Amino acid sequence: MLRIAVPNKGSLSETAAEMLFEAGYTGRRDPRALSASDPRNDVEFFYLRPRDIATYVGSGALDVGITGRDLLLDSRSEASEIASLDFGDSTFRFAAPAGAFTALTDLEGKRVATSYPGLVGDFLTAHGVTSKLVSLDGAVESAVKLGVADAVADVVSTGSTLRAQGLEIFGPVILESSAVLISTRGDLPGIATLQRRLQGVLVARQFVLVDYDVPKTLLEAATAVTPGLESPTVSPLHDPDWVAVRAMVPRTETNHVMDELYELGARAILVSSIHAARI
Ligand SMILES: Nc1ncnc2c1ncn2[C@@H]1O[C@H](COP(=O)(O)OP(=O)(O)OP(=O)(O)O)[C@@H](O)[C@H]1O
Ligand SMILES: O=P(O)(O)OC[C@H]1O[C@H](OP(=O)(O)OP(=O)(O)O)[C@H](O)[C@@H]1O
Ligand SMILES: [Mg+2]
Repeated sequence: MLRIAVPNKGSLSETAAEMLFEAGYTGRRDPRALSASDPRNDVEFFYLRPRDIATYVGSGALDVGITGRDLLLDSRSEASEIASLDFGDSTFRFAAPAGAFTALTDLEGKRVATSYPGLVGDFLTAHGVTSKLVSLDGAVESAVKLGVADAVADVVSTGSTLRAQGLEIFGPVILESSAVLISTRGDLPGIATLQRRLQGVLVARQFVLVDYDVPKTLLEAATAVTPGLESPTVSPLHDPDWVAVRAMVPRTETNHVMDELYELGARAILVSSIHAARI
């Protein structure tokens, strides 16, 4: 039975649970349960703090887990990233009061507050900068105003928390993070199935199916707009001068593609959602 670590709280938990559900796993019924078995799929889920997941997976206690790339690196666990899951995106940045610092080297000898001391410490070391790390549990942006640090290093999503505290980002990007699948045993057969299923969910979320009819004379121009993943399906219609085309299109491009096809001369342009996929 494959033992899977899933975030129980925080930014990653809801989407992780949704993706597993869409991938056909049962998950927990009781939102406070710490584990749940899914015998039909031969897996058992363990609901853990995202920050702890790399430790459990790295030690080999659990086979595979979903966590953030930043949390994985911060833990210095033995586990490695086997796939990116395209959610929980964030950027890890340095920030300080406007004008206080401009370059990374300005942090030499300064106090930097963070709740990711492993990640930030490794980054500073790799760049030959020695700072004093002030390790905090959260609400790191308050550290400068309250006088315990000169700068902070934290997750930035919209940037509104930084702005509200009068801080501005500076220096290089520490890390581009997203939710990832991690393991020390990427060769376990159950992991390949889990990975394929999650990738199927990503495809179903990221793409739509577009069907349209187009005069044969415009087929090449139309399929250039909808090349699909490999190649679009082209089927005959009763009218010998027209064909029907079906192709996958990135969801974000749907309306641009529909406009372009219509302007070209395609008609009966229909868009449908993909429920599940194996690519
Ligand atoms: N706006 C965000 N705030 C915090 N973490 C985010 C955000 N967007 C994505 N993430 C990612 O979520 C993970 C952190 O999740 P975690 O549950 O530890 O913290 P959290 O969402 O801040 O929850 P809490 O602070 O309530 O414990 C990291 O991988 C981080 O990059
Ligand atoms: O750029 P933003 O969209 O403002 O988001 C980033 C902020 O959100 C998170 O804080 P969270 O609410 O999790 O509180 P915490 O600092 O106590 O973890 C993160 O630690 C940043 O502070
Ligand atoms: Mg937080």
